[in-house]
Amino acid sequence: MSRSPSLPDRPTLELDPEMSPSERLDALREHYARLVDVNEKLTDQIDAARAKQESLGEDVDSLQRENETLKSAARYIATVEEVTDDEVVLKQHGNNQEVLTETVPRIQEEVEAGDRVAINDSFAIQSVLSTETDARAQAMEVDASPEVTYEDIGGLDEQILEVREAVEQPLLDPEQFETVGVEPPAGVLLYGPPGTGKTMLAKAVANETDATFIKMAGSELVQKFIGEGARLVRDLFELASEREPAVIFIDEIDAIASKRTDSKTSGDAEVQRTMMQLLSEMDGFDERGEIRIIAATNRFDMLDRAILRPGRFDRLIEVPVPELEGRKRILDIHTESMPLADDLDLEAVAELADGFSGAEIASLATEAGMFAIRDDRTTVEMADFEAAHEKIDVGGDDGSGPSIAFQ
Ligand SMILES: Nc1ncnc2c1ncn2[C@@H]1O[C@H](COP(=O)(O)OP(=O)(O)OP(=O)(O)O)[C@@H](O)[C@H]1O
Repeated sequence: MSRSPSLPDRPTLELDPEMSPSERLDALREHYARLVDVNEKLTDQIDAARAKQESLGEDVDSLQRENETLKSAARYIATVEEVTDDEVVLKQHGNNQEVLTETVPRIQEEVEAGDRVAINDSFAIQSVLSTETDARAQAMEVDASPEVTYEDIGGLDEQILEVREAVEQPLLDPEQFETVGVEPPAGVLLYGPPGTGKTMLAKAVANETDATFIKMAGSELVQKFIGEGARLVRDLFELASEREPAVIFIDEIDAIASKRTDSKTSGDAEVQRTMMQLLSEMDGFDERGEIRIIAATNRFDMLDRAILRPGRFDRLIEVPVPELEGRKRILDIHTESMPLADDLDLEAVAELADGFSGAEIASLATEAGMFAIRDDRTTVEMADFEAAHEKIDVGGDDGSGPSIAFQ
């Protein structure tokens, strides 16, 4: 910055008492001339300062306007690919376009490759996204201590045993597997119709092993977070290793691991990349420590067999719609806190619920309760369950139950 010119000294008047009147007059005239000179200089300086102030004021206005525009302008999300001395390579989400952009030093120090940032129309980085606003946070459900227990799950005793063996044991007692010299299953795949308790099983095992439950839905990866699937899968495993012991639960895995189709659309390529990332994460799994992976699907027939190879999802557990005994148990669980009429026969309700999934039995109980409330009663009767059954009607007109084909 240029320094402002120094102020002229104030002239001093020195009058000698010995001076004659004419000498005094001359001295006074000289002093007056010096004062006029200083005054002129100061006036010039004031004018210059005013002009400068005006020009600075214009700069401030223009910066303020720019700031407002930056704040209100549309912002896009991009991922930092590379950071050089004064430039950053960005990849925009959505169109995957790569751009090279200059940054101010403050941002330059803040960003590193892999960060997600908000950019404006001119690709200038506005801010670095925090984890909260990050898609990573939106794409994953993280539960440090899920509340579901095995006792909350009805009709799946065999499946619970298998899950305990394949997921719980390796987490709680990895040495046992080493001593016996067997590899625990790398991943467990739960398959069966919707609402049969697959998510509950994964949550219960996380609860039992004091592990963090981290869920990601395959369908969201391909529908909501387009262009980010592979990265989010990488983030998923990274987060799990930060939080171990952890149970990773990938719901609707068919969305990212379905059989290859012939079409070569960019959407397919993106899904392929996401699946390849998942496979490579699983293949490098040995060093990962206390992390177990569970996936779920209700489209087993659609799955790409590559994910079922040894070292990947190599333990398959079928979770079917419950049989009569299971339905009875699920009804017990979901009516536990309901005041039931003395003569209500839950066995008969379980028979009525033929073809119902666990989720449908849960809503059958809730609906029956609603009918009792509507009727201003405090106990739930058989007629309520019958009315609820009619309302839910899972199988459509023919009453044949959900018609999903399984292998
Ligand atoms: N076996 C079961 N025992 C008790 N409740 C169950 C059972 N299965 C399902 N439910 C009830 O249904 C709800 C949904 O179940 P869950 O999310 O585990 O099903 P899912 O198989 O993961 O379904 P989806 O395939 O649709 O993700 C549970 O919160 C629970 O209330």
